[in-house]
Amino acid sequence: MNRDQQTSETLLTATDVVKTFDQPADQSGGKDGRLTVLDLPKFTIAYGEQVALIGQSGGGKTTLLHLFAGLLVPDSGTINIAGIELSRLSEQGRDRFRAANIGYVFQTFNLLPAFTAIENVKLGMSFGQGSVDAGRAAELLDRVGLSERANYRPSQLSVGQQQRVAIARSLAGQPKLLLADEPTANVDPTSAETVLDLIRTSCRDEGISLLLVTHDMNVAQRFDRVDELDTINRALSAHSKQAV
Ligand SMILES: Nc1ncnc2c1ncn2[C@@H]1O[C@H](COP(=O)(O)OP(=O)(O)OP(=O)(O)O)[C@@H](O)[C@H]1O
Repeated sequence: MNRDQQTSETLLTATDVVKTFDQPADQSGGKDGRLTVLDLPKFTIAYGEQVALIGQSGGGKTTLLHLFAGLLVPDSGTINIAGIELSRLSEQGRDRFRAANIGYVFQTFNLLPAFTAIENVKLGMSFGQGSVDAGRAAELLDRVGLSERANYRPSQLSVGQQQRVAIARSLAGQPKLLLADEPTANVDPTSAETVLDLIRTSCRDEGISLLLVTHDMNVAQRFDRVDELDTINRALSAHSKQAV
């Protein structure tokens, strides 16, 4: 499949996805002590597409990424990624699916402190498809401009460098979809630019779809598609009505 064909086809389809959480009894606005955080009629991402997701704090953006990564399961509705219906998978099956198909970049990087940069990248590989490829790990570190820091531990790297290692790790398993949760929030403005460029260019070069959560309109406006969760999430209008 070439890239032109890929962009016209859908990688991810979420339909009628509802997610609720237990709430302390006195704070619950919903039924049975549960708060509906997400109620999403339809959400799709095409192969190769890059989407910025914006929305108010507490609006459910991280929850949505966790659902797409199979870290959480919806109360109802379906999430189909690359032809696989996530709700049909066991927890173990979702772990395997995530390792083979999903890359995740966290706001706080989540590198393992005892391991060097290159070892952190290789760990991303050992969870993904197939065996550890030392050559690819080195290539990925080179791509993010850190070949000379391969043997440094996270504590010996700057904050921006740590996020670049995390990006290399997220690409290590050759995912189909990269989920990035506020990846530029904890780095200085210059590093933020580098981090964003690296994520976008790497996804484009490797044919990876990207869903990136941000509060920063300077970041969002670089994307052709910007989705506002507050607009597409029916749960939020329900909260607003309850709050009146
Ligand atoms: N495990 C949980 N148990 C109970 N409530 C939860 C849980 N996880 C999230 N929530 C609630 O779900 C709502 C959405 O949280 P989420 O982290 O998805 O928001 P967000 O849009 O990513 O926010 P922010 O932009 O501030 O990071 C919040 O009101 C939060 O309190």
